[in-house]
Amino acid sequence: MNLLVNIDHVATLRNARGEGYPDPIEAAEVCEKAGASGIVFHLRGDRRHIRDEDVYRLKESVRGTLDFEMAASDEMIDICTDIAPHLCTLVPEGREELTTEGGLKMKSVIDDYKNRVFPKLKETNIEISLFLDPNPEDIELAAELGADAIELHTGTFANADPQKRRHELTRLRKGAKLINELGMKVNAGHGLNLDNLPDLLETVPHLHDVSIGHALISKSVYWGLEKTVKAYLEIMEDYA
Ligand SMILES: CC(=O)[C@@H](O)[C@H](O)COP(=O)(O)O
Ligand SMILES: NCC(=O)COP(=O)(O)O
Repeated sequence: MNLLVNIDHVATLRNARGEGYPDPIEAAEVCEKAGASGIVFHLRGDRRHIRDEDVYRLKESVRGTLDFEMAASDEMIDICTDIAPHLCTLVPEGREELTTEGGLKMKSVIDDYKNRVFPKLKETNIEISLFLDPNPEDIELAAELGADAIELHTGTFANADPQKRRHELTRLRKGAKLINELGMKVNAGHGLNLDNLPDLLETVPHLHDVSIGHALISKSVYWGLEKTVKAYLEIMEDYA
């Protein structure tokens, strides 16, 4: 099981003053030296945090897994195929959203992905992951498309009130088992933190990559990045 650190919000802080500091690429190096297996970034269409130049520098500097999160636009597909990361995670993207609000709705994208998106990405060796809610129908359509992995959206679990957390964990558990049965890698991410991660790892099987960003970067403001990454790794080692 791998920790991938999402450094989007180092770029958020960098952009606040526009003077190049803190540097997301330096943050990525610190995370990998602390033991993270790789780095995730989301190059959004509005470039609100990660910028194109960050992506090309990350390609040169990241030693572990590089996960390029993106909407399935022609623009992003062109940049992704030029960068050739290990992994491309296709996510829904809304300009007005504060952050990603849910997984892809496979019924509404399946034809476009089958006819445009996957043929372009499949010309490369980039692994294709789809960011999905733990809905069996979406997971089965993703397998039909030939996705290599599914990243389970854990935001509903992370934001659930105590009465609903168990139900959301059960959905994620069933989703992970189906993904594995269909021969795809099980990844997970969104809204995970030091408090809710143990419940997820205790309940959800077959996890390959766990992507954590906002909570980890936020905690590092108090603890420092190295100590924070190691705190997440310590939890994950208990469930390896
Ligand atoms: C797909 C997902 O849950 C996150 O990786 C996504 O990048 C969140 O977007 P922001 O980083 O802009 O909050
Ligand atoms: N895909 C999830 C991710 O990369 C990080 O999400 P978050 O921890 O910033 O919510």
